[in-house]
Amino acid sequence: MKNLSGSEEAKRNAAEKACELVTDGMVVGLGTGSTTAHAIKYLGRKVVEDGLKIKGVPTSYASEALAIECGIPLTSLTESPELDIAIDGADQVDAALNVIKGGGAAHTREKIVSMSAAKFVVIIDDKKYTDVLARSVPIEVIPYARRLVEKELSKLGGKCTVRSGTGKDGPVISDNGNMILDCEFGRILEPAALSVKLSRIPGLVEHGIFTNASMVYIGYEDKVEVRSRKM
Ligand SMILES: O=C(CO)[C@H](O)[C@H](O)COP(=O)(O)O
Repeated sequence: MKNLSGSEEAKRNAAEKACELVTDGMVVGLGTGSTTAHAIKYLGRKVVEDGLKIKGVPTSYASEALAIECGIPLTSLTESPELDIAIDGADQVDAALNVIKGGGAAHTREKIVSMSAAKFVVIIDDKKYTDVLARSVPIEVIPYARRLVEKELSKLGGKCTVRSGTGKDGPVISDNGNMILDCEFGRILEPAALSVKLSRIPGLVEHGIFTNASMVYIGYEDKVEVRSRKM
């Protein structure tokens, strides 16, 4: 489902600028994906070289492994249920800072972590910023409920495909042991309303529409723009 990615430089610029919000003593949600990887590596350097004292809560096996490799001490949501900040990438962000996530199939844990944080900071490159969300929405589904979920999504106008793996035949299985559907809704003019409808479907574990971003850092090759949610 990954595409539309900008340059590594643009991703790195957004990630490193957002990391300036992280200070001593913070518990930090660590998202998943190639943009967040720049943030994890940057924070790791700050921990190892400058003695920054933070603890990270990873959102996937991948970000856990990278954080350990980079020297970031980890904690869990059980031990640290209230995070100071969560930093994470996204697949698309609209002008009102609604977000589609889940290109890496990690959106369930990412949403839990982002909702546990006082501040949810999204980092993207410029190619992902748009007026209106119009990408397929990743949907994590308990395999037992797949047919019901597909039927309910189709009633909402969605067209679903089961996400297939690479390096493995058959469906992608999430870190939680579930399947991922990618569901096309065309232009999503009312993301918050769609989010509520999706959340009501039994067996649908979590969907990739996030309406809780506090700030979005948009990276370009030579600058970073910061947008804050209007309260
Ligand atoms: O939501 C995500 C993973 O579930 C990622 O944050 C999103 O797919 C962006 O990834 P990348 O920075 O590699 O483009």
